[in-house]
Amino acid sequence: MSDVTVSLGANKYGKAECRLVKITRDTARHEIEDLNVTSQLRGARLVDSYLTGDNSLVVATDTQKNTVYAFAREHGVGSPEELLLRLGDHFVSSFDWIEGGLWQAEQYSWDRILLDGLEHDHSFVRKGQATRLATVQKVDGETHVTAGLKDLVVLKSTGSEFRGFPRDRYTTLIETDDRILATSVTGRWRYLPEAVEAGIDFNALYAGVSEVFLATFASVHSLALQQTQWEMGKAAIEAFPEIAEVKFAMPNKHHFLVDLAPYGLENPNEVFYAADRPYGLIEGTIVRDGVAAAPQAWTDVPTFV
Ligand SMILES: O=c1[nH]c(=O)c2[nH]c(=O)[nH]c2[nH]1
Repeated sequence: MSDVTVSLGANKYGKAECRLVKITRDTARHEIEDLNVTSQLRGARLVDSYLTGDNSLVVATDTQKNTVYAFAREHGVGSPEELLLRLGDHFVSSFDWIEGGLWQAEQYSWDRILLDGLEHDHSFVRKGQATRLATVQKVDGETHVTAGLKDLVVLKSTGSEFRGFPRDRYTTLIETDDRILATSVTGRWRYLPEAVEAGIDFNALYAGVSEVFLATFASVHSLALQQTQWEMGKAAIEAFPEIAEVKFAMPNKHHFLVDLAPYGLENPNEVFYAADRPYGLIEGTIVRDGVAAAPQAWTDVPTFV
């Protein structure tokens, strides 16, 4: 007989990636909300579903999925954060053994197709810009809301340098005072619990933070992607009192100047090779001074740092 013993560690379960498209069609001018929603539940008493296959407390993942669609019909979406808060409250209040969970959403944006210069009522084209992110975390009786974005691809063709780094026998990188800076921003920010309690216009905040990120990227003269990232997070926290902290992951999408000398040509920062890998990976958290840290808000949230 083996004397090895094992026990069950952290767990949660639910339905991942419920693709939800909600059309609001009260008038001829339709509205579209396009989301990818994941619902997962936690609770100490769920342990038996893992250990013995006792399903008596398992709110089926199929039920969780159905609830997502039913809630879209019954309550609308409004914002991904509000949808997730409704789902979280529902599961925790309807089933007394469900202690918490993690609800996540991505939202894809659409523009109206222009027809003869006019916005079409019910034909849309997917926006190439960022995917919106939202999470609601319920843990230990507390509710945490984060918002964010991913795949916000930005580039500046000047106004970026990288100099002054240490050199050793393996360093070949040439210092530059004029390079391309490009990245695909993943950023998530946590709302102060008291601001969530008081009521947040999540859609307005999302638009505002996205705008601040872009404006800061454009206006800051970059000494390194690290410094640009810091300035972006700092600007968002300064602009919006609802935000407690911002986390970023930014790949440095390197653009290497192509040597055109073999063809008898100069290359005054005009022709670049856009490498896809390897890439620098710059991650950081920017925190408002004086706010309580909330590591639980980030449990199992797929990010970084
Ligand atoms: O903005 C940058 N940060 C770095 O840390 C780094 N390292 C590197 O090789 N290039 C760059 N660029």
